[in-house]
Amino acid sequence: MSRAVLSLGANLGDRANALRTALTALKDDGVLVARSTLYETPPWGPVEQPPYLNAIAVVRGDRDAGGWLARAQELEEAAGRTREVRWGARTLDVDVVTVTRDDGAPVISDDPALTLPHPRAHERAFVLVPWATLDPTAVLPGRGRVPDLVAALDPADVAAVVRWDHLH
Ligand SMILES: Nc1ncnc2c1ncn2[C@@H]1O[C@H](COP(=O)(O)OP(=O)(O)OP(=O)(O)O)[C@@H](O)[C@H]1O
Ligand SMILES: Nc1nc2c(c(=O)[nH]1)N=C(CO)CN2
Repeated sequence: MSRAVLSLGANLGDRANALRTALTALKDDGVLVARSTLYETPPWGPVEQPPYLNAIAVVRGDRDAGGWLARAQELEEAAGRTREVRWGARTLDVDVVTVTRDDGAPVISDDPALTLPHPRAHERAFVLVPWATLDPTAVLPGRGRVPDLVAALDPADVAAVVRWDHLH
């Protein structure tokens, strides 16, 4: 058994449907512990593309880190994700942010096929803001407390992450 924090993002097609379908699938798996609301976020990175909807899911179940990545990739494929440009637009992207064993130890890996914690999570407002709101006690191993990482971001980047559900 382990616990994982997953980051879900979509910026093509029916974005909310893609996120809700993936979250429902995790619930149906019996692994969903908690999920954030949906947030609209400006695209991060060098590629010009439409805004994203993002969410965070906390899951716990009988999988190891590779098992969570495999499930994440199945969810992407179920949403019709095609492989395109790195950091480019997609119907659904599911990243594994952290994995924690039941004894509390974080899984640390520099394998390019599964790097943990996710090497760019600490600089992504679209990950940190929903995560800190969902779990103010969360820690990103090697980086610190998630609310402190939010406080270290550019305030304009934090303000640009906007709750979406209650607007729609
Ligand atoms: N923590 C991780 N979560 C998800 N995929 C990972 C992780 N670490 C490494 N990978 C690898 O990254 C590849 C996914 O690349 P992808 O094209 O989705 O990157 P991206 O989502 O554009 O960029 P980013 O990883 O910065 O979010 C996968 O094939 C996977 O093996
Ligand atoms: N706001 C936001 N920007 C991104 C996202 C994402 O999920 N949200 N995913 C990306 C894929 O690497 C690249 N940029």
